[in-house]
Amino acid sequence: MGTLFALLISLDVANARGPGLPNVMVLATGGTIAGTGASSTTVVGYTAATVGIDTLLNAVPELKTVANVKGEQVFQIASENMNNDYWLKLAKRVNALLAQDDVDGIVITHGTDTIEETSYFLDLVVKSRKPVVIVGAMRPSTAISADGPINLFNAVILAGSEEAVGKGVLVALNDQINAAREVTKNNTSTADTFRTPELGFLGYMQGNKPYFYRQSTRRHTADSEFDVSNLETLPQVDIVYGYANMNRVAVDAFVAAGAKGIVHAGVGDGSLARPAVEPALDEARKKGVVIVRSSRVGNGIVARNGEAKDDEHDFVVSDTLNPQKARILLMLALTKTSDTKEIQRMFYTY
Ligand SMILES: NC(=O)C[C@H](N)C(=O)O
Repeated sequence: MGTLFALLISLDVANARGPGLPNVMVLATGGTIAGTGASSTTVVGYTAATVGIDTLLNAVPELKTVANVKGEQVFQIASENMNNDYWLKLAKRVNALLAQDDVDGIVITHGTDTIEETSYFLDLVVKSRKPVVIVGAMRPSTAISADGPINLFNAVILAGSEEAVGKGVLVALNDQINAAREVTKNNTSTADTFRTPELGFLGYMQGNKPYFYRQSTRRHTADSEFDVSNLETLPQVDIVYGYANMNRVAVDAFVAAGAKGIVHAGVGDGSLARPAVEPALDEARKKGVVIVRSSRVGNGIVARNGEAKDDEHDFVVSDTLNPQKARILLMLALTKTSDTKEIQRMFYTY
């Protein structure tokens, strides 16, 4: 019965891609999905990034029924330690693999803390319409009801599916499919932490199949103008968080440390504290630092020439990107231009 069920699953998926199972590459990078705890009841206070790709794949023998899966350990970190160097390494590996005819899709296992950033970075620099799915877990691999195995199983199905082709980088956990541009971690510890607030999930995984209901209208992957193939570093861009009683210390410190861009996570509609912060950002701008006004609110469009007169100050607005995603787009924008009109166009395009 189990074998028949497995055969039916495999036929179902195989039909979607022509003869044979899809070839899916799983790239492991660490995180809680590869974490271990002291006991099966340890769901906080565990150690992330302790088990390797082979253990992850062996924990889900059902993968064989839905795809020809190969694995590779790209690096092994808790994702709070993610940085630009790891991103460049990962993006180059993803692009090299997707250029191969024998790779139909890629799954990246990743810590959840910075999934929203890695996914958006890849959404902007992957040069392929083939599916790229990022997956993680909120419970370590040793926990009761660990969410990693089912999330990985669904991610492999999604990465091998025709439905996911051309949809941009996808984040799939907890049976829910999100677009890289909008997804954000929404809860410190629950399994349903990934949300696309207000705009909504792209779709669901159910019964070993993806179901899509919407897709992003923004440019991504094969249609993106950004290219990291010849880059060894990315420009320094930092985030300044807005709050009541704010001072200019952080802005000045980032400028002194060599920031090429600053994202201001302003209050409300990206508002800047006057007189403390606005003059500091004006001075930074005069030194050539590009300033992007984003918002700490989490939803909505930061209005150009709304609260702050962006034309006068020569600032850029982040549109709906949250500060951590705006930082990524600004870094990539600065690899191409320092013209603020061009950068503003990019923020309305991606
Ligand atoms: N759930 C997780 O994966 C959290 C972990 N700190 C990480 O991002 O690597």
